[in-house]
Amino acid sequence: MEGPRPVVLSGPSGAGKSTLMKMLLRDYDGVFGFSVSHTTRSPRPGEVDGKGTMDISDTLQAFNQADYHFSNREAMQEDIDDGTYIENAEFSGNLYGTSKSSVDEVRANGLICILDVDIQGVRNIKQTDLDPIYVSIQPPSMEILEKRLRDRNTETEESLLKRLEAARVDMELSNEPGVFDMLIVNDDLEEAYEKLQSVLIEEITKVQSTKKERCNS
Ligand SMILES: Nc1ncnc2c1ncn2[C@@H]1O[C@H](COP(=O)(O)OP(=O)(O)OP(=O)(O)O)[C@@H](O)[C@H]1O
Ligand SMILES: Nc1nc2c(ncn2[C@@H]2O[C@H](COP(=O)(O)O)[C@@H](O)[C@H]2O)c(=O)[nH]1
Repeated sequence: MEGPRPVVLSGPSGAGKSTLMKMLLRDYDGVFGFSVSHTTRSPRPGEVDGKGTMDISDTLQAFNQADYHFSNREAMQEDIDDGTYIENAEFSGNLYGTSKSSVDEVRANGLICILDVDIQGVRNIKQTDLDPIYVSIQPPSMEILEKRLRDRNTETEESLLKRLEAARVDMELSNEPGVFDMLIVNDDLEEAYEKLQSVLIEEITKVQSTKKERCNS
């Protein structure tokens, strides 16, 4: 498919991927679209189910408002077996997956498709022809990561410990050469955001130029 390259945002749970992604969506209207994943985990308070946004007429809003398509293990496993997903993984006791249609819908609208996936997802996407820009968002330290996750107040103690264990693995694998195009340590949020914009600026400019050309023709 032609158009801008997608971007994969990965890194430990609590490192700040969603925070940074929301800044991009806020600052670059009509440039980015979020690939809404499926998951078997329960919705957190305030999270929006993608299924509920499907009848929103403005599809741009639908991409960028939903957090997940919340599903159950049986339905997701069936879809995995049917080849519905580009990639899927088990993380902290739940299934997560990127459906082909979630990515295709965003790309068909000429937007930079953002995929928020764990390190297993990164490995699996590398086996596809998607050719995204790979960015890893890392915390300054395990201690700060634990504090951010605890302060976010979304996890049980069991889930939090699983996420910290997964974070140790992530931090080790992400530092291997060649896995990511850029590793960003999210200490100061504004500095991390500037680095993220810098790695994406070429694709951002492409989308903005195409939009301008369309407006002028
Ligand atoms: N630079 C930062 N300094 C301080 N707090 C931050 C920073 N970046 C993010 N946070 C906070 O850390 C918490 C975790 O951030 P966020 O939810 O964006 O992480 P995430 O990587 O998307 O996690 P998950 O993978 O679990 O969805 C949030 O409460 C967020 O407000
Ligand atoms: N491999 C995939 N990983 C995904 C996907 N969607 C999200 N994630 C990752 O899961 C963890 C936990 O997310 P949370 O929302 O429960 O905190 C985090 O690392 C995400 O990046 C996906 O479709 N595939």
